[in-house]
Amino acid sequence: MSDSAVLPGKTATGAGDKARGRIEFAAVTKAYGAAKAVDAIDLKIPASTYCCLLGPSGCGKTTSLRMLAGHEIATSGDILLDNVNVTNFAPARRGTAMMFQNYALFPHLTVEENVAFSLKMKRENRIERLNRARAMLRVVEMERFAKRLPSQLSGGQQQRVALARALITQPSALLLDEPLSALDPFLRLRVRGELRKLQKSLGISFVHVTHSQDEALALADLVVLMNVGRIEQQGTAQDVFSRPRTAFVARFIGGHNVIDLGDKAVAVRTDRVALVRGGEVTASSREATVTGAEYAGNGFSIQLADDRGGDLLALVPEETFHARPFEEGERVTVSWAPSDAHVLEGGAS
Ligand SMILES: Nc1ncnc2c1ncn2[C@@H]1O[C@H](COP(=O)(O)OP(=O)(O)OP(=O)(O)O)[C@@H](O)[C@H]1O
Repeated sequence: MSDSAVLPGKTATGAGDKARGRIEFAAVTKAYGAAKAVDAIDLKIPASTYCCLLGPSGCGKTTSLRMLAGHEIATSGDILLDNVNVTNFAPARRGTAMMFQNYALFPHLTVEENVAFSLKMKRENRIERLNRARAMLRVVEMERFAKRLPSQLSGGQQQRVALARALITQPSALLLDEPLSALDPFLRLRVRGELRKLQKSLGISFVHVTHSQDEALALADLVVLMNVGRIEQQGTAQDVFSRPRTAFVARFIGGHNVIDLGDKAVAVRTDRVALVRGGEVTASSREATVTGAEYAGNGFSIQLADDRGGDLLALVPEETFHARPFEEGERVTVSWAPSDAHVLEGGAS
């Protein structure tokens, strides 16, 4: 996709001028009967931010996105976009655009007609709307497919058209619900990089719902991890990964052991624990039995049953493993540097 995209119709005179998409959720709740799908969330997303809403199924990600889009109305609280309270605005008046999981292209319309569709609804004349659609297709590098029908495109190409169709309304925030889930793993990586570049060059905010930790860590300036309708932790990808606030975050983000030390629980990254045969047991180590070993691409993942009833994982470099593989049933000492043990709020559960 184009590296220096400017939304057609907008002139970018400098990063400061074009940065749009400051979003705020202030004590926003969505209740369905007695159940709260979203429970009093507070969230500030700075302008021109790539934000990923992450979390397990049913945690309230999509409901939050739909409230931002105006497809659901908040039960209480306020939603602001670029300092305007849009809580009760109709979707078309908010300055947001939504790209759906299945792209939802009209099968009987050509690519350019799909992209121009919302302008037709606004009664812009045909020449003007097709010109703008062409310009938008140029941004996503799909101009040469303008006359095709969606059925004549690959999944990745359909996705670009859906992006162009969403962006033609010149939103301050683009909302994406699981945008990569229909793509094969190779294309997913490519499109992921392209989304990120597009967001940076447009200077608007993207809010992207996913349940993939990898996707969120790779893409987001701001990761928002939700759990049962609440925000469990928010921060940069590095923050959330290296300093998980709770055991839930450490487990969900992956790559960590949650170790119950009695008076407190700590998270220790799986690549920061060492395995030794016959080592000494200290406050920062556990005796354990190897229960399995799997090749993990960046090393071997050794599964362990610790003597106090917990499960542990250790990521061991390939050379170390090959020099003397850990066998199932083998007794080892698992140790970590106290500085790598990150204390968790609320214990191990
Ligand atoms: N229209 C509705 N009526 C009643 N309950 C709903 C409605 N929409 C969502 N919910 C409930 O609200 C909770 C949050 O749903 P939501 O779709 O926001 O979750 P999610 O995190 O996006 O999950 P997933 O990853 O599975 O899409 C769920 O328990 C869901 O069953």
